[in-house]
Amino acid sequence: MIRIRDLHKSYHHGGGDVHALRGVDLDVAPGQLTVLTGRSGAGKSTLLSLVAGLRRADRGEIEVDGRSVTAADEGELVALRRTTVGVVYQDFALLPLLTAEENVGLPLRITRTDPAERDALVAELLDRVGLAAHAGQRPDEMSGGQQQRVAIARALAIRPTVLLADEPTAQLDSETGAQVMDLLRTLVAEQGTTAIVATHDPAVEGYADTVVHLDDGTLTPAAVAGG
Ligand SMILES: Nc1ncnc2c1ncn2[C@@H]1O[C@H](COP(=O)(O)OP(=O)(O)OP(=O)(O)O)[C@@H](O)[C@H]1O
Repeated sequence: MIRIRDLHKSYHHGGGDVHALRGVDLDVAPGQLTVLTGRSGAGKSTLLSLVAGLRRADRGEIEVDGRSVTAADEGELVALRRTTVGVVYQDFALLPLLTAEENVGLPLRITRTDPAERDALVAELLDRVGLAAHAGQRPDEMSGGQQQRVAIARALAIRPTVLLADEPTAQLDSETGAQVMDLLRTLVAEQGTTAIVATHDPAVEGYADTVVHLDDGTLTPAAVAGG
């Protein structure tokens, strides 16, 4: 569950301020995928980074599974990212020298998960994203779509209750993007994950339970998709 109330965030640089978010309210329920649309610079990445606790809000509240992100101290934010919130990025953000299975297993090394349990979970996740046969390959030996599926498996390794994806299809052709969104939608429904996907790709809206539109720092409901 994600609950956002009256969220504000400004950036100060050069001669002026950029008021990226001006009072955003949003609720996303477990098992629901919300697609966040808006032009480049509308504040989509800013909103996701605040939910993930990677940046601090100026004002307002964010709760994830009933726990306050906005009131959390740095240690609690680290714990949040290690146990609760999984993030998928547009450029995949895989470590280039590690194989697919090593990339997926990395969050579980950080949390010192028992190695046997880790290996079993990594194998299960790679199988789930259709990459069991590619476990030993490095990112530069895989296609963009395969790399994004590795990144999704890595985000899911901590068994997150919240999944945030920032332009997950931006580097992919339309068919591969559709496969990645199909996979994300299925995983969200199966696992009861609370998901926000930021995109400027209209095709992604078809995978949403709810579409919201960010413009000039405020959020408006855009449409309810059928899929
Ligand atoms: N670290 C920063 N310092 C200063 N300004 C920033 C910073 N990050 C973002 N901004 C500004 O805040 C606004 C919102 O940016 P943000 O990246 O959240 O938008 P976005 O909707 O994700 O855009 P895109 O689709 O291009 O990624 C923009 O005007 C941007 O220039």
